[in-house]
Amino acid sequence: MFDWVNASLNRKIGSILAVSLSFLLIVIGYSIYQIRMINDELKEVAHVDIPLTEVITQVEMLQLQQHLSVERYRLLMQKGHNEKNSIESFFDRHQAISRLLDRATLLVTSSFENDTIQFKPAEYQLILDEIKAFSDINNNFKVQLKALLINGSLPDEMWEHLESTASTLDKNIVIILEQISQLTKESTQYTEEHQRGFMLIETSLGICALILSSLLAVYVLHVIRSRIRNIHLQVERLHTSLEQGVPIIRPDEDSFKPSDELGELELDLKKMISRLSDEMDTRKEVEQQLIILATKDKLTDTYNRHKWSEQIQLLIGLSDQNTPFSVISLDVDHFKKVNDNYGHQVGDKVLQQLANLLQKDIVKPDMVFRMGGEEFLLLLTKQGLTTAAEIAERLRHEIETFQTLGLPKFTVSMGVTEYRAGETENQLMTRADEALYKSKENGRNRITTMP
Ligand SMILES: Nc1nc2c(ncn2[C@@H]2O[C@H](COP(=O)(O)OP(=O)(O)OP(=O)(O)O)[C@@H](O)[C@H]2O)c(=O)[nH]1
Repeated sequence: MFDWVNASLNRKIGSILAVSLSFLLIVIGYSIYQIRMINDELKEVAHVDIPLTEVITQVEMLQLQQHLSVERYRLLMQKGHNEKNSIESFFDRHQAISRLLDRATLLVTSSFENDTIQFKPAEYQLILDEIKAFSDINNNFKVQLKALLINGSLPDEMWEHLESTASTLDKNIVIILEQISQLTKESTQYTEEHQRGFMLIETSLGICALILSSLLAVYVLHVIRSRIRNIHLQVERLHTSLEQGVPIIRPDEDSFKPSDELGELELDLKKMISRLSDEMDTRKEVEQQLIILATKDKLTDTYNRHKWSEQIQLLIGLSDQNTPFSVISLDVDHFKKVNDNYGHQVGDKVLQQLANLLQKDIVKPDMVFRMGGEEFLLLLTKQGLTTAAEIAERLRHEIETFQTLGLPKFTVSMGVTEYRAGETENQLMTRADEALYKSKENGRNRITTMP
């Protein structure tokens, strides 16, 4: 079955057009049918009822004239006048009535044959029979009239009979006229009813089509708007994430099933956002790696000279007299000998081991830097000279007593100094180096403090 909700936009709009057109076709078809019906009914009135009424009215007129003439003739005869001249006009009128009756009969029968009469054939058949009966009585009247005119006189009872036949003819023709009039009235009523029904159904169908099309159109607009809103929302979220530098929320594209063109566009957007999110993650990782590469020493995983410069400048910039900080300059004693005696690789391992020992003992935010070769710097960010010296001595002792399989024992010399407010990095480092130099000079494996 046609799944309208999940159909594409083209199919949705197409179906609305199809429904509207179907309604329109129904309305047009029904209109044609109704117009034909009304046309047929009116044809019956125009082609049969009206001409028939005209003919029968003429018959009525002639019949009345005939009746009046008979009356007049009778009176004259009673007075002893013999109106021979009237004879011809009697027969002429009779002839005229007969011709009109034939015309009326022909009108109805030919209308039957042409299918002009479709709605009330029985009634028209009745009228036809009435006309026939009238014709018969009229012929009978003619016979009676002929007898009168030949004899010149008639007994009273014969006159009365003639009179009664004339009255019957008068009445009958009036009845026929009434029947035709009734038929015309009924046909007109029937047509009016048809017209009313036609208007009612046309209007209802039109309103239904309008409501249905409007509802469908509103629904389609609603679907389109909500899809566009979703797309807009996602674009806005992406924009905010990029602007504020916060991670992009990965949209759920797997469970999203697009049902139309806008849905496909939304899915494409989701895919693009996911790809962008992946790329951002990768970029972040690469950035992280670059930061590590730029700030860390590869061999010992301590901070490098570059990081030292950055950090010492920062600390000098932030320093005040209430928060002291100290520097320990450290150098492995006779490291050349280690290399010479055990090889460069063992020398590397000694440096790594030394870095491990230092980093294990130094707690954040204090930091260990390798300045090159076997030289290290320790930055004690909140310690004054006394504490720095204690830490240095503790480290020295730990290194001196440290022993592990496959590595030679080694010692370190250290120079400890505290930052003096307002001095430069150079001044600070010169003092630290001097202190270290003194430790070396005094026999190594020792610390020297310089306030
Ligand atoms: N294995 C190894 N050796 C290094 C590295 N960097 C420098 N060296 C060696 O470290 C030694 C430093 O020697 P010196 O400057 O003479 O100092 P020292 O032998 O420690 O003597 P003092 O400092 O006076 O006690 C040199 O032989 C360098 O080749 C490194 O990354 N790995």
